[in-house]
Amino acid sequence: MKLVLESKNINKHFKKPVPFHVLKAISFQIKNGEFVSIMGKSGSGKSTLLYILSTMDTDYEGELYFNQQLITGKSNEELSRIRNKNIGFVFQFHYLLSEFSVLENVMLPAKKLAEKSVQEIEHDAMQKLKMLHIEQLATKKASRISGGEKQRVAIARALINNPTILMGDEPTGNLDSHNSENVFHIFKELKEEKGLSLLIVTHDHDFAKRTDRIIEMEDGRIISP
Ligand SMILES: Nc1ncnc2c1ncn2[C@@H]1O[C@H](COP(=O)(O)OP(=O)(O)OP(=O)(O)O)[C@@H](O)[C@H]1O
Repeated sequence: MKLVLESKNINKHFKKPVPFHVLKAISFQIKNGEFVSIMGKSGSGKSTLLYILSTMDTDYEGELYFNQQLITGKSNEELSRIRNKNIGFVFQFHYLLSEFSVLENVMLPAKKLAEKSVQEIEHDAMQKLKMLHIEQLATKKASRISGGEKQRVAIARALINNPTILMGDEPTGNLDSHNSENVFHIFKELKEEKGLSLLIVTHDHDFAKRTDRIIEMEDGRIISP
């Protein structure tokens, strides 16, 4: 099966305030359509790793492959384009623009990519909202919707450019159990119906044990497959 993501011997050092070897020889693969979670104690390096995998941090040693293409060493412009087109990202906090409508928030990454007309982007954004059963929120200001709804809008925004992989840094960390369960089901549906690959950092065992595979980290190393 095709690999969507592969890391080969990734190491990262922080130089300040004191030299610190934060990621140690990280090698693993994510297959197309796999739903993988990353777990580990606080400080084990999960977020640091995710920022490298999502191409936002380029200060590391080792090699990163995306859709079987080496992307380590590419320019910031190239990486920004690869990221925008292929990687959706959901954070613990939604980072929606509170004064913009839900629809406008979802449209933003597609406008940045600038490959489609505004009408097409609006149509696509409505489709994503429908898929997540929140089309009735389209014209509401982002500041006027609930926490669970905001996270669904953030997922719709992450999906607007039809990425091959969705990455999340504790996307259910700020939600109650009902809304966490909703988000889990959305992710599962995206995998099963759209063939999306997912890589999600979580502290929630109940969430992680229902994914295809758990990558467990300890002190900057992977200690499980
Ligand atoms: N910019 C930085 N400079 C120096 N050290 C850092 C920096 N960012 C993170 N660290 C340290 O690197 C280690 C790993 O941090 P990271 O945020 O990746 O852990 P984590 O596993 O995601 O933790 P959590 O579960 O609490 O979010 C921690 O010891 C942290 O203090």
